[in-house]
Amino acid sequence: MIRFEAAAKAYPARRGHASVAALSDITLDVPEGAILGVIGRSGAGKSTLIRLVNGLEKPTAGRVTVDGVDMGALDEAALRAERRSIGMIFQHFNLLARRTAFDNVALPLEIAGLPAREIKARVEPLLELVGLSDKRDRYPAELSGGQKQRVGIARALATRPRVLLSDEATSALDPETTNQILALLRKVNAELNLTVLLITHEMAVIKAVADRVAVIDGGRIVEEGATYDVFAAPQHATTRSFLSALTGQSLPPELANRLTAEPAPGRDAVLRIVFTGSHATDPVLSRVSRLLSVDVNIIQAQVDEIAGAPFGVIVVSIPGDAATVAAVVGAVERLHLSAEVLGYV
Ligand SMILES: Nc1ncnc2c1ncn2[C@@H]1O[C@H](COP(=O)(O)OP(=O)(O)OP(=O)(O)O)[C@@H](O)[C@H]1O
Repeated sequence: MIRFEAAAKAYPARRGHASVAALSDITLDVPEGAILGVIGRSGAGKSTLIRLVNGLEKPTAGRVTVDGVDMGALDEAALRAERRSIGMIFQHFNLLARRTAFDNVALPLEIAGLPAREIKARVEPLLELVGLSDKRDRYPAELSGGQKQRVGIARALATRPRVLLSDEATSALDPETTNQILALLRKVNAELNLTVLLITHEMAVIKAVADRVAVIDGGRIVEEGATYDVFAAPQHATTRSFLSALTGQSLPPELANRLTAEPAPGRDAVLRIVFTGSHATDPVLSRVSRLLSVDVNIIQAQVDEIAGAPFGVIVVSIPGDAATVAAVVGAVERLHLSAEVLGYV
């Protein structure tokens, strides 16, 4: 539904500033009905990526298509028409203060020239869908952040788009409200078969809502894949650093400070074992311990759910001699899980 084909965006040099390569060689597919999350730090190029999809910027190389339409090749009139099939929600909601919830949702339909009766027939079910029927006559100032974003979502859906772009839509919300809004995004995604491209700087958002994730760094995609796979086996340092911000993913500081890369006599090895898929609930540690007669000391454990599937990370220490480490890693891998030596203490 959304396709980046070797797309690049360079902002031209201006008043003493060199040109900026905001995005380079972006190749990315968002299949119809999928939720793809793009995560990156400030300045990584996330907003530029979204602006290429809605045609606010044109790529300086490559193409960006939405349902086959080359967004960079449209003139202004064609672009305006095409944007009706692309809804957008924003970090700061962008509601009109002097319009009620109903009138904010109605705005894109008024602009499209729909008659009042038809507007009412569309807006009311949308307010119902986002759980705001009782707030239809409230002004934005009378709504909570979460309620304002619900209005934003209803407004984005008013023109019955096939694609929804979300620009840090939960960044101004507390964690509980964030989860409610993300649940609503999943609901509209499923009920309306909407394709969603969302950008965020939080892995928790990706974990809660995205089927697939692309990690962007310095204007390039450094890692992309099914959310579950990326969480289970992150390949790039940037991805790992985003994951370490999630509770339970990083080592306790006291341990991290003592960790050395090289083994030495008398030291223990610290292993991270990732429990995934159908083996997530296997009693691996007791099996390995029994099989190899090795004492396994649990340092940290976390069980979670990603995209509805169980996922666990456990950090253990074992005797650090090379033979024991190789035997334990081998045994864990034979049980279809992955084990990584983090270091020695
Ligand atoms: N109109 C512009 N002119 C020149 N440079 C720009 C322009 N817009 C963005 N940039 C630059 O392009 C790069 C990517 O910016 P972009 O806004 O896409 O990043 P971002 O990941 O969305 O960051 P943030 O999370 O802080 O919004 C940055 O180096 C930025 O300074």
